[in-house]
Amino acid sequence: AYAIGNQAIVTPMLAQMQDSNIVQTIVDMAAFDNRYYATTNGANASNWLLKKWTDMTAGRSDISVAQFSHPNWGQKSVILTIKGSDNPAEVVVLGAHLDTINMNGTYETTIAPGADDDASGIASLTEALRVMLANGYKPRRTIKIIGYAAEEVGLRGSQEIAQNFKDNNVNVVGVMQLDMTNYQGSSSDIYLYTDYTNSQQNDFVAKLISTYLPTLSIGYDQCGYACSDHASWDAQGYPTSMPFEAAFSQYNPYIHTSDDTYANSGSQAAHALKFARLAAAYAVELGSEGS
Ligand SMILES: N[C@H](Cc1ccc(I)cc1)C(=O)NO
Ligand SMILES: [Zn+2]
Ligand SMILES: [Zn+2]
Repeated sequence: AYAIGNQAIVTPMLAQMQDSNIVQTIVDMAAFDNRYYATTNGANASNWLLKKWTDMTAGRSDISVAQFSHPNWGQKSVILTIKGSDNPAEVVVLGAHLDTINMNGTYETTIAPGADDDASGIASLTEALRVMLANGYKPRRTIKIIGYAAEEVGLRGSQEIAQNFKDNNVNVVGVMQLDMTNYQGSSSDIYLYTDYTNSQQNDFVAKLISTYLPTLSIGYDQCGYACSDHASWDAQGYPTSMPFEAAFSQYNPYIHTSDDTYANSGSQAAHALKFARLAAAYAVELGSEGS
């Protein structure tokens, strides 16, 4: 368990990853007035992500992309599935949320770009996906990449998905949540959160960083509450980790406002690239395990 032994696959992938691709995804998502769970823009943002991931994965018969409908609101979650080759019953989940919110209230045309919260997480995962595809990587376990709806209104999309997986006895061996990856508010590079997560998996994630991203420094912190979608999976007893952009007291001050823009993340994605690389290493190392 938690073996690191796929350097020949992972190391070249990490070298191919580019912040320019992450920038493009952030800018495209932030172009919606908002991505609120209950607006037309919010529903359209889900459809946009469905199309993006579908177009990227065309030609791979082992990959499917589908929306997960939530009965009580319009915005759908998006779930990409790479079916495992010989150990498909064991499932690795990587997630970020696609919705946004404005703290002053969010209506059809309210501006809530969510460049950092959480287009950065979707963009980091999308770049990890791109290099896995470019290298023709086929995992032994199933890998699911999820864009959650309705995180901002109580982790509601991930709660329904995690409950559904539990009800269907899905054997999720690990979950990584990326919520805010691009605002470098603190001195360390990656902060591993220790509440609502699994300490053994956190140790594995720290080892992935020291193995594959040895120049990066690691910090630890706590939210003190269920601060993102990993808590939905933790509540179902699945092991989770949440690598985060900064220490709790120093995260992006612009979130949940019209000022959560790419410019206010420093007009760069070098910070998000660290998380994209970590996500790729996590997906390949966990995904390559046989039964
Ligand atoms: N509450 C969270 C913001 C947030 C997420 C993680 C941490 I650590 C601190 C703060 C949110 O708005 N997620 O979308
Ligand atoms: Zn938020
Ligand atoms: Zn968020």
